[in-house]
Amino acid sequence: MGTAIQLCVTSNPAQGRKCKYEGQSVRALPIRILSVGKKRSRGLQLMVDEYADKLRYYCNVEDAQIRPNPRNARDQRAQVDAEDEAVMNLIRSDDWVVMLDERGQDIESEQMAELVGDAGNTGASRLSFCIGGPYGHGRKMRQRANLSIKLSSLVLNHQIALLVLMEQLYRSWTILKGQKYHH
Ligand SMILES: C[S@@+](CC[C@H](N)C(=O)[O-])C[C@H]1O[C@@H](n2cnc3c(N)ncnc32)[C@H](O)[C@@H]1O
Repeated sequence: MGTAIQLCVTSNPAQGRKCKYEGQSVRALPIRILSVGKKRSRGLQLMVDEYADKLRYYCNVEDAQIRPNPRNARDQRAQVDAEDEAVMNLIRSDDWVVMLDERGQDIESEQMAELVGDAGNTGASRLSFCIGGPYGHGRKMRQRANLSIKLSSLVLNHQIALLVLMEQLYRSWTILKGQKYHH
């Protein structure tokens, strides 16, 4: 994996968990979410759009979809490789890349907020989150990602992973701004 960021959160039983950037000015990198997946359900899209609109109050947000199995491969390995290539073609060298993976680092919401704040200090021009296809991420993405995180110990459908990610990004910004959403 690329350059790592140490995710640490101050935890004081008297004060609760705190994000190191809370109340400070943070550079708002544009966020792009790349997800491999079939056409979304209408209900899911409505909720994703709702969170994207809330997030746009804080930063630019792009929700990009990549068609699964773009080369109509017959076996799983070839499908993952083709999806891997399609995603990698959309990643720039100055993106800070977070891979969503069921085996990734387990993080708390305050750490997600720190991740968003830290990414603004890396020199990157964009923060990209990647959601894999039905068989997960390929080798190139695993090598390129700056960080791999899990949203749950459960395996989630890619649409559910997207929605949870959106809500956590919105939550992150309310934590960074010290607003009354996260308790
Ligand atoms: C259906 S899942 C693929 C599951 C597959 N077993 C794998 O190894 O990734 C599709 C995508 O949703 C995301 N995803 C699913 N569960 C997740 C979790 N608990 N945490 C973070 N991302 C998850 C990942 O990006 C995954 O590549």
